[in-house]
Amino acid sequence: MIIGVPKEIKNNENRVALTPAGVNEMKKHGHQVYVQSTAGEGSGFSDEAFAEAGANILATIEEVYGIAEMIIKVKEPIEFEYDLIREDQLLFTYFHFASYEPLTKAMIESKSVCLAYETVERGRGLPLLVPMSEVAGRMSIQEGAKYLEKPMQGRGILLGGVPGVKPAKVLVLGGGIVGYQSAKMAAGLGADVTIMDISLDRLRYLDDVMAANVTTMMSSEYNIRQEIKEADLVIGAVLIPGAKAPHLVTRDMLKDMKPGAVLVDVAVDQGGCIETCKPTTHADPIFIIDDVVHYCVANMPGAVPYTSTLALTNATLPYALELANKGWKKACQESSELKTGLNVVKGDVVYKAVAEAFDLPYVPVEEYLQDEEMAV
Ligand SMILES: NC(=O)C1=CN([C@@H]2O[C@H](COP(=O)(O)OP(=O)(O)OC[C@H]3O[C@@H](n4cnc5c(N)ncnc54)[C@H](O)[C@@H]3O)[C@@H](O)[C@H]2O)C=CC1
Ligand SMILES: CC(=O)C(=O)O
Ligand SMILES: [Mg+2]
Repeated sequence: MIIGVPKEIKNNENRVALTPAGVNEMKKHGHQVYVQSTAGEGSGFSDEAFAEAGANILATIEEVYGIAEMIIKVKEPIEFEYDLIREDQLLFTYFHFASYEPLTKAMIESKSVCLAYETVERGRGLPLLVPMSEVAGRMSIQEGAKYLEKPMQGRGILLGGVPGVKPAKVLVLGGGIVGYQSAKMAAGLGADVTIMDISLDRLRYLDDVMAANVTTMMSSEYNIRQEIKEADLVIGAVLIPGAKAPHLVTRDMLKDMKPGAVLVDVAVDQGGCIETCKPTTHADPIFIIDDVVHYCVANMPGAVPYTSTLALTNATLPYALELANKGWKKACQESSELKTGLNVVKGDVVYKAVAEAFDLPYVPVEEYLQDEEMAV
């Protein structure tokens, strides 16, 4: 298969979807890889390193989209890329469709095959979201701590306090991968942490493994209203796979918060679980409503590409190889994990939560995975 790796063009997105080691694996399996010049620069991989591993370097993004049967990316295509995508081209990347209707419509129109990292399922887990959720969960505390500083417009409190002075209170909404990692980091810094989830089993597990300065609590509107009044830092970390995030923190709750408190809505890529959240960029990461600082960067791991690119590609490469070796249809027929990644196929939405988010027709993915002989 011919594989294309474009340079990411989202604001401050420094990750790349394939490393030279990944190119080497693809070549060993007989595939051709075309990498856009400087695509790996932000992650420490030069064009020369890619070329030595066997990649062909192309000067422009148009050439990469023009030649590739499968595009491997990190972030969703942005407007500039929509017209470059061709009918039947396979796109393997994060899409987060439910948060952005224009992207969904553009991919439907392109008649391409969109396989989303974030909905690939293994058992009850999301193996291609996990590594970036680990990064973003850990980062959420370091970013939150930074914006709590007075010169950054926060209320000026140190997460861990000092001997003789109480620590800050951190409220984590959602105890999955992001929530677990953020609670662990905040606890390590000495903060007073509360973590909420709707799964009692998950809360039992968290209660078992977390440090003594982490308290678990059932997530409910009532409990959030109580806890948010005291919180210095709130982390939004809920997910309903593929769907738009529920608004757990509503606009009216902000007036009850302390001035200078910080909200980090990691779930922003699925629309955000804080009603007042709007996607921001690393170049301009925060805005303030009702004296509460909002940090809503949708590609947090893009700021630590030396860690994130390796963590992401460790997880994506085996799936990318399977797609390249078998083609998307056979790979998805044989792997229920890859099958759940299909979101939009040749003009149809095949992922229910995405269809529901925008009231679009839903076509069961099985209709695309039947062999022609079986369909008659
Ligand atoms: N902004 C960024 O750069 C990044 C954002 N993310 C996003 O972070 C979000 C969380 O991801 P993960 O932790 O991997 O998901 P996960 O599936 O591991 O965890 C989500 C948790 O939310 C819980 N939950 C669902 N509804 C809830 C409610 N009403 N109240 C409390 N908890 C509730 C679930 O029970 C689950 O434990 C996703 O939207 C993901 O895409 C992930 C990586 C980077
Ligand atoms: C998961 C995601 O949105 C990211 O890694 O940027
Ligand atoms: Mg206030």
